[in-house]
Amino acid sequence: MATGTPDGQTVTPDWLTIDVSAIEGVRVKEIRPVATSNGYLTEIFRQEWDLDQLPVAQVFQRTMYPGAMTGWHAHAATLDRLFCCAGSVRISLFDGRKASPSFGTVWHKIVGAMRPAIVTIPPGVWHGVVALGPEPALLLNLVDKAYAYDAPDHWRLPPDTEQIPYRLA
Ligand SMILES: Cc1cn([C@H]2C[C@H](O)[C@@H](COP(=O)(O)OP(=O)(O)O[C@H]3O[C@@H](C)C(=O)[C@@H](O)[C@H]3O)O2)c(=O)[nH]c1=O
Repeated sequence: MATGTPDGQTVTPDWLTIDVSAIEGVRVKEIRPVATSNGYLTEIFRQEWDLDQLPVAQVFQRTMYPGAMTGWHAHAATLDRLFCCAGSVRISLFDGRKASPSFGTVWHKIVGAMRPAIVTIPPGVWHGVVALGPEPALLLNLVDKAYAYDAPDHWRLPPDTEQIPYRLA
């Protein structure tokens, strides 16, 4: 073809996505729901998956209307573990850690009920989430440090900040 860009490989023969330019310390575990005669069972998190050696101190649920966006967020000390139970979301990450080998990298992952996965996001990695599809998205966050009401470990940048080479909105 004289014009256009050829597709590279994006999935393996087992339909596992080939995640290019992942960010240092970000882990993704694709999870396969178990079909039963009365529905599905989908595991969410197991310490034995060895995604990190940190505790689960709190789990909260973030419901997002179709098309809703949250972010950019970053935490100084908290590890986020995101799992989308319903609907579909695009998780966008930006490595803001100057000492990181992947400093400056932008990376995206689409996850959801049809393609369950848990995505762990270390402190210092900026993250934004957009709810895709026609239905509300339901996102669980299994954090290693519980939310401190009086002093949240939570930094924000606008979705169209110039400090990140990707605009959430
Ligand atoms: C995280 C948290 C928030 N809140 C309150 C604080 C605030 O008034 C309201 C909304 O919280 P936030 O502003 O943090 O929500 P949001 O900005 O959507 O951020 C949340 O979304 C996911 C995707 C993340 O990445 C996390 O950082 C999480 O904080 O809920 C709690 O009561 N308990 C909690 O554990």
